[in-house]
Amino acid sequence: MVSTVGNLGRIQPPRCRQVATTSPSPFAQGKAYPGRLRPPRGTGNLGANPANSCPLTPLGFLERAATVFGDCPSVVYHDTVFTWSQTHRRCLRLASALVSLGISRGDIVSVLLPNVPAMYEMHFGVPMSGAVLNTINTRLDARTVSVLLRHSGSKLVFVDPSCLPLTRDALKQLPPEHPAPSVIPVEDPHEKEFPAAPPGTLTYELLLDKGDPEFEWVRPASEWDPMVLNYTSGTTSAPKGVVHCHRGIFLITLDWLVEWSMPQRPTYLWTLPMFHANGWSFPWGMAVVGGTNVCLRRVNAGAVYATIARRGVTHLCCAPVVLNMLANAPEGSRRPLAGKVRVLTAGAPPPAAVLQRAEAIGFEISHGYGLTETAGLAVSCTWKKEEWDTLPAPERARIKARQGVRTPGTPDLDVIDGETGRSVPRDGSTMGEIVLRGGYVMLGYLNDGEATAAAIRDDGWFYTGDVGVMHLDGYVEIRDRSKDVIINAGENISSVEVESVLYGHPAVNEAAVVARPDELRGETPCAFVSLKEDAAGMVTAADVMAWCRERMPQYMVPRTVVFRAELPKTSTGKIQKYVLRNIARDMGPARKGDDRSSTRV
Ligand SMILES: Nc1ncnc2c1ncn2[C@@H]1O[C@H](COP(=O)(O)OP(=O)(O)OP(=O)(O)O)[C@@H](O)[C@H]1O
Repeated sequence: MVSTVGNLGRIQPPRCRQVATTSPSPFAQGKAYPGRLRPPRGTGNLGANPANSCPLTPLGFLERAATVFGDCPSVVYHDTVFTWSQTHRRCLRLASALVSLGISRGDIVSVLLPNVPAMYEMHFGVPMSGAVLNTINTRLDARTVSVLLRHSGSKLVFVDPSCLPLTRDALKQLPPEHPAPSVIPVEDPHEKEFPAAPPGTLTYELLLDKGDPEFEWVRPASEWDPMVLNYTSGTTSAPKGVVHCHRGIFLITLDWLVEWSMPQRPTYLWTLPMFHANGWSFPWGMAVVGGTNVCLRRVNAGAVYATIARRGVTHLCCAPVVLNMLANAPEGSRRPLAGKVRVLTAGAPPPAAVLQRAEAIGFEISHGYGLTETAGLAVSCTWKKEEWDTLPAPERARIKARQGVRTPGTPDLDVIDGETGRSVPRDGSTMGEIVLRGGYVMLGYLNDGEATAAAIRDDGWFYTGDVGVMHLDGYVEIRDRSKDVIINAGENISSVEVESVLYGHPAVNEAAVVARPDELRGETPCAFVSLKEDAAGMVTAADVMAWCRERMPQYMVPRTVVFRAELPKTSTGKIQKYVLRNIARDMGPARKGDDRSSTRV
C-alpha cells in the first residue's frame, strides 16, 4: 500500500532520432539535461543554470491571473461569481489548510466532484499544498471507487453531496487494515435537495475559512515531481493510475492554448467533466488567458443551449457522445446560437455525420486525440483553412473526422508496424499502432511497472494501443483500438469505419460495431444500433445492411444488426464495446443466411 507517488519521477531520456551534423556545435560543452547546476562562467560552460532551470509548473498561472485579470470573473455557477483575485486567495487558503491538516508533499488527495467551483479550485489548491490531485469519476460504482482509494492510498477525499452515499459504500469496502481517508463534504447551497452537513462537520467552506490567503504555496522541488493521478476510463481493462508531473501539465496546457488559438478572456463552458483527464488541461489554461469558467453540474442539451445563450459562451470541450446529443437535440430544447461557439471534441472517434450535423447548427468544431496517459490531447486535426473551407460540407466533415497531426508540443508521432517497428506507408490504408513522444507523456502507471514498461518502451515511443493509418498528407486516422479490430478471413475490418457509415443513416442515433464469431470467416461485423426517437420501429436490420452494402465492400457489411434503445457506456461516455462483444459472443457463431435476419436483443 502506498500513500505517496515517490516511486515515479525522472526517468532516463529516451533515445531520440539524432540529427546528423557536419560541424561541431558551438554549444558542444553545454549540458543537454540539467545535472549539477553551476552559474555560467564564460562561453565554454553554457547550459542549464539556476536561472533557467526553475521547475516548470502550471500552478504559477494563477498568481499571474490574479495580477492581470484580478477583477475579471474567473468562475461562475448559478448566481455565484468569483473573480481571479478571489480564486487565487481561495486556492491559497485551500493549500494552507491542507498543510495544517497534515497533508505533505507527495500525499494523494482525492476528489469526487462534478463541475462545480470547488472542483476548479482543487486543480490549483491541492497541488499548491505539495499533494498530488486525484480526481475520481463521480459515475463509478462503490466497488471501483473503493479499489481506486485503496490503490492510490489516498489520505483525504473531498466529496460532493450527491456522492456521499457512494463514498460511504466505497469506504465500507476497504479492507479493515487499510487506513480510510478523511472525508470533507463540499456543500452546494444552490442544490436544495441536498441536506446540510450535520453541525460540527468540517466542510470545504469551513476548511477554507481556516486557511491563510497569503500562504507561501509549496513549490515543486523538481518539475518532475508528481502533480496529478488520473485513472483511465476502463474501456478496455481495469482503470490504470496515470501519474503526471508539473512539467508535463505545464507543457500540454500551453500547447493547447496555442493549437486552439485561444484568445484572452474566453467564456468557457465546462461540459467536459474535469475529472476526465483534468478536462484536457483547460482548468490551468483558463488561468493563463483569464477566461470565465462557467460551471454546470448536469449536462443535457437543454441546459447546455440555455447556458450558451445566457452566458455568451465562446468555447467548450466535449466527447462526441455529447456533441451527438447537441446535434440531435429536439427543437424544443435547442436554441439558435447568437455568437460563434467553438467546440473541441475528443475522447472517442467523432463520426463525420455527427460533425456535419453539429456544424450545420453553427458550432465551429475542432477535433483532437489523446489519452489519459498524455495528460490531454497530443494530436489535432489542424484545419487548413484556405484549402478545406471551400469544400462541400460532407467532405469537410470526412476530413475533420481524422485525428490529425502532432500538436506543436508533440515532438514525434508515427504509425508503425507492430512486427518490424517501421513506419507504415502513407497510403491511408495500411494499419499500424499509433506511437508518440512528448514532454507530457505520463511518468508511468502508479505501482504498475509492468504496464508502464509495456506502454513506454526502450525504443523511446509511447505505445497508444490504438490502430491507425497514415494518410498521404501526413494526417493520422484511427481505425480502431487494437482490441476492437475485426478479423474477417484474415482481412482486418475497422469497426470505426463501419460505424461512420452507420452514423450517416438518417434514422441512426448511435452505432457500435464489434466482432461476432463466424463459422466460416472467423469473425464478422455485428452492429449494435439505437434509433432516433421518431424512427423507432421503422427501420429493419435488412434496411441497415442495404444502406451499408451501397457504401462499403461486401466483407465489411455487418452480418448481424441488433437494435437497442440505448448502447451501454462507460462513465466517461464511451460506448462499452467489451460489453457488446460479450453479447455478440453469447449469440454464438453466425451462420450462412444470418444476414437476412433482423435481430432484437
Ligand atoms: N479523437 C479520438 N478519436 C478516436 N478515439 C479517441 C479519440 N480521442 C481518444 N480516443 C480513444 O480514447 C482512448 C483514451 O481514453 P482514456 O484515456 O479515457 O481511457 P480508455 O483508454 O478509454 O480506458 P482504458 O485504458 O482503461 O481502457 C484512446 O486510446 C483512444 O482509443
